[in-house]
Amino acid sequence: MAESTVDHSWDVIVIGAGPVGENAADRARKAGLTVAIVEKHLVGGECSFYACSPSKALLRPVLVTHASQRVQGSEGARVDRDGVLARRDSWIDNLSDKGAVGWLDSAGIDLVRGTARLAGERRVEVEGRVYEARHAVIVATGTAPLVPDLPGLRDANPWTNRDATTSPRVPERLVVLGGGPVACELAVVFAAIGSEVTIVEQEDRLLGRMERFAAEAVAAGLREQGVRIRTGAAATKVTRPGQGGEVTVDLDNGESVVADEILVAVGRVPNTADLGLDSVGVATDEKGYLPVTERMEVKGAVGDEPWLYAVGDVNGIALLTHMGKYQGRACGDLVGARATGRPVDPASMTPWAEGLGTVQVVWTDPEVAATGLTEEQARERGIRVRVVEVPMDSAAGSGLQAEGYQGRARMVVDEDKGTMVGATLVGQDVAELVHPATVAIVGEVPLRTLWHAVPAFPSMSEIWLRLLEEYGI
Ligand SMILES: Cc1cc2nc3c(=O)[nH]c(=O)nc-3n(C[C@H](O)[C@H](O)[C@H](O)COP(=O)(O)OP(=O)(O)OC[C@H]3O[C@@H](n4cnc5c(N)ncnc54)[C@H](O)[C@@H]3O)c2cc1C
Ligand SMILES: NC(=O)c1ccc[n+]([C@@H]2O[C@H](COP(=O)([O-])OP(=O)(O)OC[C@H]3O[C@@H](n4cnc5c(N)ncnc54)[C@H](O)[C@@H]3O)[C@@H](O)[C@H]2O)c1
Repeated sequence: MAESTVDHSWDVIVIGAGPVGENAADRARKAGLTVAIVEKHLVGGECSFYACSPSKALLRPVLVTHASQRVQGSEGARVDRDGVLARRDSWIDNLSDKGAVGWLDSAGIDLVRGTARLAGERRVEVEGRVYEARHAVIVATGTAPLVPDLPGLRDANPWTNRDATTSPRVPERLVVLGGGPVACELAVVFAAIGSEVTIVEQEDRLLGRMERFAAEAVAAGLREQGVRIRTGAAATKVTRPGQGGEVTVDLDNGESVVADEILVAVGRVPNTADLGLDSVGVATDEKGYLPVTERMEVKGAVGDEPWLYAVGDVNGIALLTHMGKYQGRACGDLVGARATGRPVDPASMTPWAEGLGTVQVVWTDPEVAATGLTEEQARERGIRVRVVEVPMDSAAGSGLQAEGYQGRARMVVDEDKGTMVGATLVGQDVAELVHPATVAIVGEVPLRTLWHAVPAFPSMSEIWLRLLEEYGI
């Protein structure tokens, strides 16, 4: 493409202003490069407006109410439906991205509004204008909800995460397709604010990527909260005769579920269609994700030097904000170093810790906080594994946190190295307990050294001491 056709040039162009694109852009800018970020909808992305932030804003009042009801002397808290929805509206700023745009401005990152496509090496086209990236293009376009090809489903105009996290309406009966984190978290919310919720999951369990005992505890909690769970049941047909009217989901076991709204939460599809990948010689994998090297360089891109990168959900490595942001930071630093001729430091400019497994918290009641590898993943990697488990109430702090505290902690140990490679905690308020385990895993801290990291009494952190004692230290 001739230089004269270029409308503007920056050192770096980031496509997609979700949390991951923002982080990559920020690090490249901090390296002294000029940076533009292209966004077709809201700066802040799916995470800020339709996913992490609204779902957690909705969940917090519910979880804190449940928690207070478990503490003698503080009974009487109740969920205020309108207050819950108002808190959500405030967190998503009524779908205004003014705050995030202000941040881009303060960070010195230029915003280009519109839908971007690649248009050859180092070229990005946005609504008919062609821009040049002198050094790098970073794709951070994220994912969209997957709506499967189920007879009648699309015609039923189902809710996706976008509707469920922004709706001012609370359906009387809600059927949720899928039993992953989206389904479980939103089931907690809607059950608490007045819906009769049914989850339909085709596998024999919820939360398929987590330890089975954790999924079972979440299922038991959901049932206690009034949620009906149909596992091992695949939907075969959806019928909704009137727009917005009653919806019926037929299952392959002959049963059917009738509801007033249907939420589809069966996973994601990457936003890579119509991204102009042909123009740069790139093919996606069979699910549509962008294949990348360990340095987030898109495989197969034309050109002699690396210039095209993909970070966050769109590369399919880990569909989690924090893991994507980690990739984004490393990628922004790498692009900055390469562009300015500074040495490339693999220890900080490669997101190598992903290889140790991801950390994830699911904010159900009970919560699940997991880091590193599950027992199964560790065995699959050929690690000589020992699994240690203790009840959460073996830490005195748990009993003080809630009367009759229920929960379980599991540590997965690499017996050859004498280090922790994974941990899963299930129980109320475990989300903030998991980070020390991530530090121990990433730092490969020997269990014998961890024994000297003394947890305060009577905190729930003593669970780490109980696990080490159970191991035999
Ligand atoms: C209901 C729900 C709850 C979740 N909760 C959590 C949680 O608690 N913790 C967690 O870690 N993860 C959570 N996730 C996952 C998390 O939302 C994603 O991992 C995260 O949003 C990925 O960030 P991203 O920047 O890669 O993509 P996104 O947030 O999807 O942002 C991509 C951006 O790119 C823009 N874009 C796309 N194509 C183009 C184009 N061609 N041109 C210009 N712009 C474009 C989009 O408009 C969007 O703004 C949740 C997901 C869901 C659905
Ligand atoms: N707290 C968090 O960290 C958090 C919260 C929400 C979402 N997320 C992330 O967002 C991503 C998307 O989450 P998700 O829950 O949509 O997807 P998921 O892939 O994690 O789970 C989808 C579930 O739907 C089931 N399923 C698939 N097709 C089905 C069908 N036709 N009928 C019934 N069940 C079906 C699958 O077996 C699976 O259990 C995940 O990677 C998740 O980790 C994270």
